[in-house]
Amino acid sequence: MRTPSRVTLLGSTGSIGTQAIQVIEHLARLAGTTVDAEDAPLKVAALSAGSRSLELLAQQAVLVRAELVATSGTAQDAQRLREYLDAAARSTGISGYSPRIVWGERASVEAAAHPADVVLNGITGSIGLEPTLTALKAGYRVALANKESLIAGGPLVRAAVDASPLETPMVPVDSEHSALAQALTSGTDAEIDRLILTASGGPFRGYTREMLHDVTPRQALAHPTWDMGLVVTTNSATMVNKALEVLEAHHLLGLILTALMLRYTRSRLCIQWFSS
Ligand SMILES: NC(=O)C1=CN([C@@H]2O[C@H](COP(=O)(O)OP(=O)(O)OC[C@H]3O[C@@H](n4cnc5c(N)ncnc54)[C@H](OP(=O)(O)O)[C@@H]3O)[C@@H](O)[C@H]2O)C=CC1
Ligand SMILES: CC(=O)[C@@H](O)[C@H](O)COP(=O)(O)O
Repeated sequence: MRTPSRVTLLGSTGSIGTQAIQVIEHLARLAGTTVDAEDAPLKVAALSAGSRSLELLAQQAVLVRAELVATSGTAQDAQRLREYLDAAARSTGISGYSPRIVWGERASVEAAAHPADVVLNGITGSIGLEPTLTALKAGYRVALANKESLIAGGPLVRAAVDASPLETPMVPVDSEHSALAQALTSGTDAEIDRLILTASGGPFRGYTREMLHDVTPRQALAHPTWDMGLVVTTNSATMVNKALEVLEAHHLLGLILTALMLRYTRSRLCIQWFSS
């Protein structure tokens, strides 16, 4: 039997986190097994989230039998989480499952330090930086969706990546950066002419300044392509997301940005990146 990879999901109740669980379930099904089985290809070591979706967090933990479950909430939230865990275990007929619960502002840091092979960081905001650094310093591979880790602490993350014993300590999850990183695995640096970071333009693409006066939050959250969390969707509507992604690409791929060209194609706004 192949040793399963141990995966920790930070921000497990969000858009990235719930999709990660779907992928883990899908891979288990492909392997003819289930996520909680000893022979599952990926075993979930720890889960972490905020305190808004404790019932979902508990259901996820029971499904994947996480060893550690973390909430950024209070002691009362941890108590509620325990009750939800017991209820979810009862309703699915599982006995004897009692994961370690950690709570408080640093709970995700504890989750990131829990033994794992890969830590997926799907937390929103710069609060995700310390868990990223913790996982890298522990020698775990980081699958990084939390772009704010790089925006807020690019040089710190870079130093932790450089000090890691792993050949590939960090892989990007953000779709454009994942595509760029995969493309860059072929050929040589000298062969790169330019990199193009695409942008959907969000729901307000093509709007004039006047038209933007009356737009509503509901419209801003209606992304044309993606079903994502509130922050990244809002940032996408204002194009702030793309500015963050330029910085993310800079720190992630170690490229020096020498020129930016913004250009609309028929379907997408492209940021062309000429690297030295
Ligand atoms: N969604 C997507 O398709 C993409 C997302 N990203 C990036 O991935 C990250 C996550 O995005 P997304 O999944 O959309 O966001 P969501 O808002 O859907 O999910 C955020 C997750 O973080 C948790 N969380 C919030 N605060 C804390 C905290 N203090 N400690 C621990 N966990 C916390 C939330 O828990 P709770 O449920 O309790 O609030 C939730 O599980 C962002 O950086 C985003 O820019 C990048 C590319 C694509
Ligand atoms: C799915 C993903 O990775 C997001 O970052 C998405 O690409 C947002 O795109 P826009 O900001 O171009 O709308």
